[in-house]
Formats: sequence, C-alpha cells, structure tokens
Amino acid sequence: MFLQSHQNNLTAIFVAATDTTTVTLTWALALLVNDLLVLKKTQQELENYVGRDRKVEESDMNNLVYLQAIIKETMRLYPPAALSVPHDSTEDCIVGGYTIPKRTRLFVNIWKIHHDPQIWTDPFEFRPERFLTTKKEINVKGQHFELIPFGSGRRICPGISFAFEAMQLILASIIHGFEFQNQQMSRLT
Ligand code: HEM
Repeated sequence: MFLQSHQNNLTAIFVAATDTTTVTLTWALALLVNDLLVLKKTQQELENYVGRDRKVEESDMNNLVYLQAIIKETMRLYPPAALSVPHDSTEDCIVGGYTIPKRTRLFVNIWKIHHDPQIWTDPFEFRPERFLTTKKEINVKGQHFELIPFGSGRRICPGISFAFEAMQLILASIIHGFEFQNQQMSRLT
C-alpha cells in the first residue's frame, strides 16, 4: 500500500514534469520557425552574450531576457495545463460574485485568461516584445493573475523554477547549436 502510493506519486510528478516542458519547447520552436525575425533576434542575443567560442551555460540565463520573453509568450499562447488541475472547494465561498458550495469541483480556464482581449493586445499573435515593453513587469510566478501557466497560490506548481530554468537552458542550447528552417513554406500549427 505504502509502496503503491509512492509509485503513484512518482508517476504523477513524472507526467507533470515531462509532458508540460516538452510541449512548451515544441511550441516555442514552432513559433520561432514561423517568425524568422524573432528567431534572428534570439540568435543575435545569444551571439552577443555567449558568442561562438563556447556553449550556453546556466550562468548565462539572467542575461537572455529576449529568450525569457519568448518562453513567457509561448506559455501565454499555449499553456500546457490549459484548465490547470481540478480543485475542490473545502467550504462554501463566493468567488467573483458567484456562490460556490462546499465540495464543488473547480477548474481555472488558464487558456481563456491568457487570451483575454481586455488584458492582452492582439491576444492570438506571437509578440514576445510585449514582455519587454507594455507587460514588462509580468512574470509567471503566480502574482500576476493575467499570466498563470503554473497556477497560483498555495498549490502553485512546485516545479516552476526548475521548469523555467530548464526550458530556458534547453531552448538556448538548441538555438545556439542549430540552424532552423521551415521546409514546407507554410506556418507550423
Ligand atoms: C512547463 C512546465 C510546467 C507547467 C506549465 C506546469 C503547470 C502546473 C500547473 C498549472 C499545476 C497546477 C497548479 C494548481 O493547482 O493551481 C501544476 C502542479 C504540479 N506540478 Fe507542474 N508544471 C510544469 C512543470 C513541472 C515540473 C518540472 C514538475 C516537477 C519537477 C512539476 C510538478 C508538479 C506537481 C507535483 C504538481 C502538483 C502540486 C500540488 O498539487 O500541490 N511541474 N503544474
């Protein structure tokens, strides 16, 4: 019983960690291949801070602000946990004027929040620059409810720092090490 419960927990963590990060990285690459100007800017940033004589390192991450903006914008457009995970209300409560009885199963529609035109200009467009200008102060740590790919509050994703760092390092290494082209001449979707 004890062993089974540990096995289940480990499986849950494995699924929560691997699918989310690979989906985000796949979308990031697709978006970059679709937008060669943005790809060029990312390559330029890597050229400036890393150069051609060495590989990308973890210590470079803080300097790569454009790359961070790309990951944020990818997670805004394609949040891997689009409906988060189910939560149960433990008490009767009122949220946004709606009465929620005790023991209601609740979902947060993260995708919808991330595409709200009242918050995001051109919500369906890939515009990493927004995170360097008008939305500069917004991060994914759950304090800004407009962007919550990792959830928020006491049950926020515990893998948030690891996931963001890992995605940055992997994406930077791939872009630094390879040239990309879309052979099909049509947008990847
Ligand atoms: C792009 C990467 C990831 C995204 C977008 C993501 C997103 C999320 C979201 C939305 C939740 C639900 C939060 C809530 O209930 O409000 C969650 C929970 C969780 N995540 Fe992640 N996650 C990612 C990576 C990871 C990684 C790398 C790990 C482990 C190393 C991880 C482990 C977990 C666990 C264990 C929970 C359940 C936490 C709880 O119920 O208290 N996640 N994640």
